[in-house]
Amino acid sequence: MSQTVKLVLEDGTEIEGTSFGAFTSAAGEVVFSTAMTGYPENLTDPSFAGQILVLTYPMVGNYGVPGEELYESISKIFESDKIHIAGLVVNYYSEEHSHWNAAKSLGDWLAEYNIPGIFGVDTRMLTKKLREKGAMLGKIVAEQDVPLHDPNLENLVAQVSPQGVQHYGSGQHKIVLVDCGTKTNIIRCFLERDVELIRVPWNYDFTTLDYDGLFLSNGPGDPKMCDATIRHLQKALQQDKPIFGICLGSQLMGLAAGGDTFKLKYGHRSHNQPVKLTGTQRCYITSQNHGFAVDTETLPAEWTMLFENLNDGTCEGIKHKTKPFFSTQFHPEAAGGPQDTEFLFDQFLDEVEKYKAGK
Ligand SMILES: NC(=O)CC[C@H](N)C(=O)O
Repeated sequence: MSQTVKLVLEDGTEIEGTSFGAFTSAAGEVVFSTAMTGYPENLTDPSFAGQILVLTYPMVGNYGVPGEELYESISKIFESDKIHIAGLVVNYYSEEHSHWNAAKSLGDWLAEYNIPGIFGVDTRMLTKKLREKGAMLGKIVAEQDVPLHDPNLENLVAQVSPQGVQHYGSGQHKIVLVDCGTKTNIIRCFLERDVELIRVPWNYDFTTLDYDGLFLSNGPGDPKMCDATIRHLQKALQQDKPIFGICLGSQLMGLAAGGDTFKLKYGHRSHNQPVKLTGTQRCYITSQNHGFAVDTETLPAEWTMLFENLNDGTCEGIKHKTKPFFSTQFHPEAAGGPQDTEFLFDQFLDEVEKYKAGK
């Protein structure tokens, strides 16, 4: 039986559609992604916490959702252990799915986590609105109305970061991963290399640990909420041990360095964002999911922009001019999206090797 629900935006827009997933109401920030595939990865990416996700690809759900498999005690398939989006908005939902490793439908999967979906929405019209006016607060309303609320005013990182310290793998290089909501493919990327990984909570004082390199993960919300991480990072920046940050990790590096971050009008969420490596004409096509960026103008003199977004000129990564500290605003670990920049994990570990050789 199909049930009607509506999507309501803070500008007063109301769009009727049909419910799938959980028949319940939810509020959040409405953002869009133009990626054509990858909903199992996107929905479990902790960086989407608090957000109602609009997928512009018109037909969604036709390959279902894979079953869970584990790799070194983490998920082999998903980017975390649950769905993090607040709600899902699509044009056409394929109730019938077919794929060799599908275990369930997208609707059943959403329902399992009590997340509402709405389909039958003109997602092209909706996306144009979000591009013109910027990302907006909104809600999916089933029977009970709910108030609008801005997830960026909360410390979402504290909600998705783990409680304790975990160790993974064995290898030559001891890397501390500050988990502000890490995607599991970052862990997989490290474990495929010569690394022993120590995964710590966002507010853990990692400066007391013995390690060779520091990694700062992606994560949800406004980077300025991560005061404890920024404080610890400021101490690490005084030393010479290599540091690599991805997405939120890049923003935290910018803030700890003394720079500022700002909210983009509607963010970058897709699998085909072009970025240029500073000082070259080399362009990489990257996977992205962010709503904030580092303001390059505010960076102190010893820092510089490492990558630039070729669509809007915003900062896609920074680096220290003399120390082995660098970051990307995009996702070299992909999942989903292109894997063209995964070599950055090797470059980071090369820096770690150099640092250890010079010690
Ligand atoms: N994927 C991420 O790490 C996103 C970082 C931050 N929450 C943003 O939206 O910009």
